[in-house]
Amino acid sequence: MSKSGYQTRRSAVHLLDKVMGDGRLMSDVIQAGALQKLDPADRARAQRLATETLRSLERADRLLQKHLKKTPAMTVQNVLRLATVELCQGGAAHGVINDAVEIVSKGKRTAGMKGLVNAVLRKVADKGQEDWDKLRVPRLPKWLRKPLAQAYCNEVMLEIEAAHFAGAPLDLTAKGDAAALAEAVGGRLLPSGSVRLQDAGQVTALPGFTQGQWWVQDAAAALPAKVLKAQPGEKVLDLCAAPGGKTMQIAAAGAHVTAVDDNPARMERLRENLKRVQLQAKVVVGDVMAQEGQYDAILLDAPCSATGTIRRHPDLPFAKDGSEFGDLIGMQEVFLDHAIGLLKPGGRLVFCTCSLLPDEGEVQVEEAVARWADITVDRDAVLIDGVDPAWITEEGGLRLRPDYWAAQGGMDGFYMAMLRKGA
Ligand SMILES: C[S@@+](CC[C@H](N)C(=O)[O-])C[C@H]1O[C@@H](n2cnc3c(N)ncnc32)[C@H](O)[C@@H]1O
Repeated sequence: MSKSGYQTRRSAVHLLDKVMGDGRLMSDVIQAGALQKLDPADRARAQRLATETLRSLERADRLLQKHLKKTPAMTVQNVLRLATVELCQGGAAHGVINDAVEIVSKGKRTAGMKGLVNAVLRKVADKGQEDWDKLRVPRLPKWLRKPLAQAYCNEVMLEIEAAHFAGAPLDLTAKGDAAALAEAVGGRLLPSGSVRLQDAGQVTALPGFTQGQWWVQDAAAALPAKVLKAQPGEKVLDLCAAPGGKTMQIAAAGAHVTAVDDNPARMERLRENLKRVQLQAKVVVGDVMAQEGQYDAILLDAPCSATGTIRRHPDLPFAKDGSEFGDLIGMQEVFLDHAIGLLKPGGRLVFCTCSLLPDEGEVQVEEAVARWADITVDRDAVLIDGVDPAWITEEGGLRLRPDYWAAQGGMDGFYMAMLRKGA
């Protein structure tokens, strides 16, 4: 940690307070300027520290329980959690403990706890690392574990949780030749055509970034556009498009793509992304439900619980409680019906969500097919390079889970299906 370690750790504690206390997603807190005062390297470190702490939160709490008679106030608790995770992952005790004590002593309401923080962390530094590895892999909170265990089974849940704990590598999608990109960045070419880097370091410093030769996109998130297989000259609608990972894939295939999303800030990122990779799309900041016209192909990446991305975003299970999932499921159904209405006869539509919940995937497709007499599921369309036929579901969609490709570093949870409209 640099000289600015104190500021970095204090900012990481602030992120934890916002997630655990206010139920805010870390990305929203950061976008609102929480790390603005830090330089880019410390900003990345603060985010990494908070992310690691959330990923290991259950372990930290179990270890700390032994040394605490009662639970301290949230900020003190988060200081202890952050320091415990650092200490147990090999952080230098002197710096970690000093900064933790300083953070607590500078707060009016927490200053009285500095003796306790110092004493507890010294004990953790003594023997914590030894105990750490004996602790179980952190589990998801009950509100989320229950529906997922029902959808899969307890054994699979343990594998999914192991994948969450392992975190995620960095995957890139090549604008052109993926094998050449793998060689240029020293990555591994995955069976689906994405390029994977285990320890990427600073993304913008990787070869080909400035030249726009690739973009960051999880291997699972890259599959819906591969399933859609846009053709040169086709008229394609990308609904819920920002920040544009799938738009860029469709544009790179040579199709005329219209990208729609109602979030202006995210659409600004889409524009910047398109500019960097020198690809064209018609950009529409607007509501899905306001779209009109007829398209050869549509990709609908509907807003969802994002429960497939927990290995990258371990804040999600703590910031959320599932109360908004019902609304999201309702919205997906309405968006899907509207999108089907925009398909030309004989057209095709990929519906996808980065969710692990069948209600946001398999069930949506089953119900859409029941509502629309001229819509069928094309099960062969999802059997593309890298896809194991065992991942294809009863209704003909593709279910991806974080524990798949475990030996290669896993993948995000995702669901997708190709729907075809009768000619
Ligand atoms: C899963 S993200 C899309 C990711 C994107 N397809 C990609 O590959 O980069 C879902 C998107 O839906 C957008 N969204 C939510 N409600 C919307 C609406 N009513 N109309 C248009 N876009 C909406 C959100 O702004 C968000 O960007």
